[in-house]
Amino acid sequence: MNARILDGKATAAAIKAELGERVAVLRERGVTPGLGTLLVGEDPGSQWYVNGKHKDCAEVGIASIREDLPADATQEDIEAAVRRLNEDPACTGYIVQLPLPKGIDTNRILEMIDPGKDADGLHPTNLGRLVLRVNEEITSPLPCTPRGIIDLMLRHDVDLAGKEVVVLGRGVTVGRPIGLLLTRRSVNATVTLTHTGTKDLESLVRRADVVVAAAGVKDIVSGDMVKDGVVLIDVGVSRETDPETGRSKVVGDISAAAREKASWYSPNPGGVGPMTRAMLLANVVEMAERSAGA
Ligand SMILES: Nc1nc2c(c(=O)[nH]1)N[C@@H](CN(C=O)c1ccc(C(=O)N[C@@H](CCC(=O)O)C(=O)O)cc1)CN2
Repeated sequence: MNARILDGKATAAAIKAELGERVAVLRERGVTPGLGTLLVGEDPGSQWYVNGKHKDCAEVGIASIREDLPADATQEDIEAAVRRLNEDPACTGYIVQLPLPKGIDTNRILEMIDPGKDADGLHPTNLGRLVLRVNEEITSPLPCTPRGIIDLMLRHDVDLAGKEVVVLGRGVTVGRPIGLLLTRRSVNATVTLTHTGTKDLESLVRRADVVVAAAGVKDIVSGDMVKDGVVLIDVGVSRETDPETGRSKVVGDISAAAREKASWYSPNPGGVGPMTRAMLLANVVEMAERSAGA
């Protein structure tokens, strides 16, 4: 089967163009949305992601605010930076780049974010709203990667109603929140969340209409694990050295053999990553529109 590509790069570019127009309207009304980032340490991947977020902001007209702390920043240093961002009137919303260094209480940091400025939708209040408001329109920020995955499929007319979705990985940015979004009445999928303690992953994946692989284990989804026509969303990030260029490259969770059997496939890189970045901008623009009463 020749899988059609869920092109995250092209879709994100279209979304950014739409958002640029909405930001222009806000700016004409004297409102400039601002995105803040809090980065702790020198991890090259995290630095790349944060730099990318600020590049995106410049493209669509959102102002940038940066808090960069060294790898040996203490819990108190990080909490002080969170308080500065909570109080900064130029900051519409912000993110704390994850993962934080070992020894830092990440949950405590996430809980300190002003829920009204939580551009990642990872504060317990915003996750709680997802749990409570199954039928209503959600007017608080949504977690960016899950929102991006669903938007990517819906914009390509992938039908999710009544479909069986198997998610690999129970992390806070993807695995846990995506089940909440996919089971909302407006989407109506049935979700199985799997993890390292799951027994017989193979038989669960084999019956799935859609597989969202966010395990971070290269090729964990093999060809004989999936059925023909499956929709494959590759979220996992592992890094290895490209033998041809000698440079580090991202490799995903989905094997070439599994891709052969798919009806739709979201590549990695070039799929979910760019959508995550676009959804962060969408959250900030929506937050600014709501506070401007637009
Ligand atoms: N606070 C958060 N931290 C993290 C999140 C998040 O949503 N909020 N997600 C990831 C990192 N991430 C955004 O922060 C992110 C990951 C990947 C990409 C991306 O565009 N990737 C490219 C490939 C990049 C490469 O080759 O190295 C792609 O997929 O095409 C953007 C953002 C963890 N932390």
